[in-house]
Amino acid sequence: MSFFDDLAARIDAVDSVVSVGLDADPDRIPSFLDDRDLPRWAFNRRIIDATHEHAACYKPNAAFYEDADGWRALRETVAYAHGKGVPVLLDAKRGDIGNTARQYARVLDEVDAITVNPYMGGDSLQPFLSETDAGVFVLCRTSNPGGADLQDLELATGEPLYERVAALADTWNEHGNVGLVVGATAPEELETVREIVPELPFLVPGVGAQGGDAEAAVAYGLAEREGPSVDVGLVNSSRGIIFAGEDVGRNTVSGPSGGHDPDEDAYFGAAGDAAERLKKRLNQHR
Ligand SMILES: O=C(O)c1cc(=O)[nH]c(=O)n1[C@@H]1O[C@H](COP(=O)(O)O)[C@@H](O)[C@H]1O
Repeated sequence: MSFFDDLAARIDAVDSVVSVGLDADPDRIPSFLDDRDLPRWAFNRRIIDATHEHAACYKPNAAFYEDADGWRALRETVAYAHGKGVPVLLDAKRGDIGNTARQYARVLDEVDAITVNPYMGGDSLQPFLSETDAGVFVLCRTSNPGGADLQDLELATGEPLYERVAALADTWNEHGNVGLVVGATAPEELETVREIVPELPFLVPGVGAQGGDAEAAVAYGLAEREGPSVDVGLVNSSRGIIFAGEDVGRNTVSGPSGGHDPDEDAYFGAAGDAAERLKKRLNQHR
């Protein structure tokens, strides 16, 4: 089955387009996990336990795992997410010359989808695109303030670069496995890109901590697909979900303790609540 068919089934099953970003920043992992063998894995495991019923997808950002313990933590995390039936999109923003890209693309044996950077052109993405079962999300109009520096530059044809990327990505979609990354902080660009590529699903980051537009994320981020009854796309929040527990008072207990420390349960319960809140907020606009 293709990534987007799997994703459609998952969105349908949990009635959610929420991508939970597993950006397990070691500086923000709660100190009660310090004594664990792999604190990032211990953290992600509990985040997954708390959020999987609301997660269409998990999106670990590779930046938070690029050291020896990090790779181990990531591998455990991916296996655990899969055990819960949730697809994993590795946010790695890859893109390089062919033989290097072929090595980068090997990670698609382990995860279900990846983000890629189109700056080096179509051939740099071929090794990913030819993995027909995997999802390949091409950076198009990013959510950061500097996203405009290059992506909004006007080409000789008068169109901005991000529009050309969207049109090119459509031509790269021979196997129906291409999506685009368009930030929720750029709602007008989201609308424009949706007009250019009606059939490509978007990964829309930037709601939550970056303050992006959740309504536009849903209105323009989801694509109708032939067959599945649901529109397909993802709206990601990372820090706004996984670190929601930082706002919980140490003695506030939510729900049954289930054999865990009640303060820890409150911490992770807040992440589950944040994922559920985002799911409901997005569903109002689906
Ligand atoms: O490719 C991405 O996922 C991405 C693209 C983009 O334009 N903006 C963006 O924030 N992201 C990623 O999405 C996540 C956003 O995290 P929060 O701001 O904490 O929700 C981070 O992992 C970013 O690297």
